[in-house]
Amino acid sequence: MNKDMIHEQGEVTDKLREECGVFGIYDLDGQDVASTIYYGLFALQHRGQESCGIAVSDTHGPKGKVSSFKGMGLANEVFNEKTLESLHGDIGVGHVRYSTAGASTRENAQPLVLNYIKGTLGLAHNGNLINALELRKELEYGGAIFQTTIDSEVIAYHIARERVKTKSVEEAVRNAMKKMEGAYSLIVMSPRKLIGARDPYGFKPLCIGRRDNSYILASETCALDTVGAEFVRDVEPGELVVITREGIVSDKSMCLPRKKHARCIFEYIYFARPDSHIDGVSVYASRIKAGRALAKDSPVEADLVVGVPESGNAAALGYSLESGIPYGTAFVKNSYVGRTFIRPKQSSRISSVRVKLNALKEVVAGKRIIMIDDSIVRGTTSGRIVKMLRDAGAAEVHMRVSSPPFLWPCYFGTDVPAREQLLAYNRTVEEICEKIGADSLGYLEIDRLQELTDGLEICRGCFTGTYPMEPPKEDIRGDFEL
Ligand SMILES: O=P(O)(O)OC[C@H]1O[C@H](OP(=O)(O)OP(=O)(O)O)[C@H](O)[C@@H]1O
Ligand SMILES: NC(=O)CC[C@H](N)C(=O)O
Ligand SMILES: [Mg+2]
Repeated sequence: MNKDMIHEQGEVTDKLREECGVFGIYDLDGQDVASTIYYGLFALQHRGQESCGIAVSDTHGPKGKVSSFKGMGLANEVFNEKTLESLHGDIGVGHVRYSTAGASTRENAQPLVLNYIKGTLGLAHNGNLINALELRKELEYGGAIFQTTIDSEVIAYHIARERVKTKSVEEAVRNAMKKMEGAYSLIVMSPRKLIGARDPYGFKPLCIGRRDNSYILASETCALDTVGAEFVRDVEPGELVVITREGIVSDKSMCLPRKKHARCIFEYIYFARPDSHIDGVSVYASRIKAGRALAKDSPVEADLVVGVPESGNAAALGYSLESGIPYGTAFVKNSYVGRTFIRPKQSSRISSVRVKLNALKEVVAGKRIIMIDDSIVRGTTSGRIVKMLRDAGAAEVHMRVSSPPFLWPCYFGTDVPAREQLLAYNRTVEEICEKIGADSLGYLEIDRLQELTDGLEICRGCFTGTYPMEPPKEDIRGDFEL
């Protein structure tokens, strides 16, 4: 089901635009890896809260013996000590999911585990294929039976099919990659190998880490820090790395390089944790830069700069540093609002935003406030917190947004609501300002985006409507209906 349909009209939606997170590890000393994967997923939880899972393989045991466990919810809701202890294996892969293709159900949770000619295959995918429907139809007309409705199974199936013809699983992954269009950062586990692959545009992040005699693949470097691993390097766009008992290998002839890349700019603006580095760029530093640029392009006289927790905070600090206006904390966030958060009914006097955030009256009363958030999507958050600041006694509320207006759908892994639901769609900045009830409103200039990533090539399709590849004509977000 499209998520838009399950959001109550007019109510704030909890976590609108997440990603998926992937984590894989091979312990060459033969130790069990499930608990490390669990902590890796815990560090990547911000990327997806719908479901999660772990699959491990014992490289010393019978070939293809994979144990796995997955379920709906957060990592600490799905796993406990008993389940983790039951997962024996020195090689493994984990996933936290926010669905972009296929419903949010247990069957669609990842990693996917498939039995095929060479044993068992585990797969974790972050991203969205734009030609999954075509590929799937092609396979189904050839007799294939699918167990899930996600694009990721199409990838797994292609790898399995290619494997019949190739000498190694990495060749099969490479051949499957040639057929796939769109965004994918993948971790593939075969009984004795762990493979990391990134699409040639580099939409989604994937990095390599090392801890003693273990090699790790993870969506973000914050997960490496959490498990005590050191960062080795990022997997390059179009690259395929193979971890075996002999160590890690990246064979240039196996890669699918592209001259032009299209890294997702929203990773830097919102998705990733600020303590992560993606492709050599600090997420925190890019948010500070966004805030500084915003202060230059959209100055306003005020007494205090505040961020909207969580992801607006770093940009607010940047705005304050550039403008010289003091930085303060205006909101207290309840840290216990998780996925299981029950949204209050529209008729109730309890507001979702107030359950999550509360204003610090003693900080804001009588002040002219500049409130910074990283993005406005539907505008529900902004409208309500502008009011919250006014109710707490703010003299003026000026909203500044550290990204340009969100105007277009994303086909590469971000679940953006339909255009009509985007606050900026068909509205001028003045009209948006009026809608959210602020005294003034300013967005980051589109040309500033390139500065945020130190010149790395980016995809900014959600702001411009110009995509690095031809977007699909049909809706690719829901379940496959064949
Ligand atoms: O315009 P809206 O439709 O209200 O959506 C925009 C808000 O959603 C995101 O925050 P979110 O609450 O998802 O998470 P965060 O705590 O990580 O900032 C984003 O940072 C904005 O604050
Ligand atoms: N957000 C993601 O990366 C989702 C991966 C995959 N398309 C799924 O729906 O499960
Ligand atoms: Mg936010």
